[in-house]
Amino acid sequence: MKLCVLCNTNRAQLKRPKTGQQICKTCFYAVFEYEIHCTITENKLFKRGDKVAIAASGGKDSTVLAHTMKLLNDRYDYGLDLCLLSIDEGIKGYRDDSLETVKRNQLQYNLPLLVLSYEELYGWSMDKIVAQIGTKNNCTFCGVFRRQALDRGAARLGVDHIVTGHNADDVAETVLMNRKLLVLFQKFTLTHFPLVFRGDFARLTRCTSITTQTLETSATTAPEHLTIPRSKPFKYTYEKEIVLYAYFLSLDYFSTECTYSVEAYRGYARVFLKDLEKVRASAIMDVIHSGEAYAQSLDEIERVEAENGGKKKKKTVVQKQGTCERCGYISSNKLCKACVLLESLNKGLPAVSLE
Ligand SMILES: Nc1ncnc2c1ncn2[C@@H]1O[C@H](COP(=O)(O)OP(=O)(O)OP(=O)(O)O)[C@@H](O)[C@H]1O
Repeated sequence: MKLCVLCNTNRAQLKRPKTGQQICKTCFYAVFEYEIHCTITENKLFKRGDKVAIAASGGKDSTVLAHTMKLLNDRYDYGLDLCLLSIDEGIKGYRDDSLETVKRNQLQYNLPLLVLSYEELYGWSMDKIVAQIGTKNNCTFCGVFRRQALDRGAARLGVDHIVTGHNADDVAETVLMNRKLLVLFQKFTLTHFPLVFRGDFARLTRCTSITTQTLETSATTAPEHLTIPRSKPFKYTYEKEIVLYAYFLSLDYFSTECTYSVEAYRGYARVFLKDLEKVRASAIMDVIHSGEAYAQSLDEIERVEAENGGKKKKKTVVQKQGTCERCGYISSNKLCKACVLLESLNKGLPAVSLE
């Protein structure tokens, strides 16, 4: 019998995806939960008394997030006031079913729940949007609307902080969706990978930061115009471990993919990451750390260039950030992204560019 390498007492029951260690279930729960606790405390995500909304979709990540946030809050006495916030995008056969799971989670974890729908906020469900524009650009509409809907829900709940279930795999994939970084990775890895990825510094900074605050555009803004901070306590937690944890503990979650999800860029990044993992077990953490270092060095280059009187550091804090003249959401343009998209829908236009 092979013994768990951590406790040296129980039988090893699994090979830990993050480290390759053979461990028992009890030690797996302990390290899984303790690492999330360390991510929360080392990054000082919350302060005592904070009201925190858990963005809950009913999927594995946010269900495990609700479970661990509740458990760690009790175990380590963080003093947080937790609640669940769900956005109903209006996708029949997908979100209506996953929201049923969230409603059960609300009872299981004894947490208050607010559900806000696109229909209520925007007058359009995703089913209606797809009926009008098709499935090609629908993820753009859904992403912009959800980001704003979560902020609106959080404001309605009066919370200080939002947490989402974005995990290490999500972060690493988003890093790889940055064209410049991808080229670096390609140099010493696979050659067949298509060069279709974006070179977007704002996105790289946003995805590698553990906490972000919504900016309506990629331009930087004055702090008083920032919205509610949003954090990823699972930034260093592997998706495979989240699935194992949920499976071993028989957590109640919904596991169907969105019927309209055709995010091609992310699909490429995911396949590439899996290929990388085959040749190097630590690929996910390596990519995250490279992304963090790259974002930091780009920021440093900009700072030095600005100090030397060369290229100006991006239209920083000087840019005036106001609010959308139609809906009041933060925006540095006359209309926020959601209102631009809504205008195109209401006029019956097929697609719109947000650049
Ligand atoms: N409809 C929603 N309502 C509330 N939060 C959401 C919703 N959709 C996504 N989120 C939040 O954003 C995170 C990442 O969402 P994404 O769509 O990438 O799903 P995912 O990786 O499948 O996560 P999950 O397993 O939690 O559904 C989720 O973990 C959740 O915290």
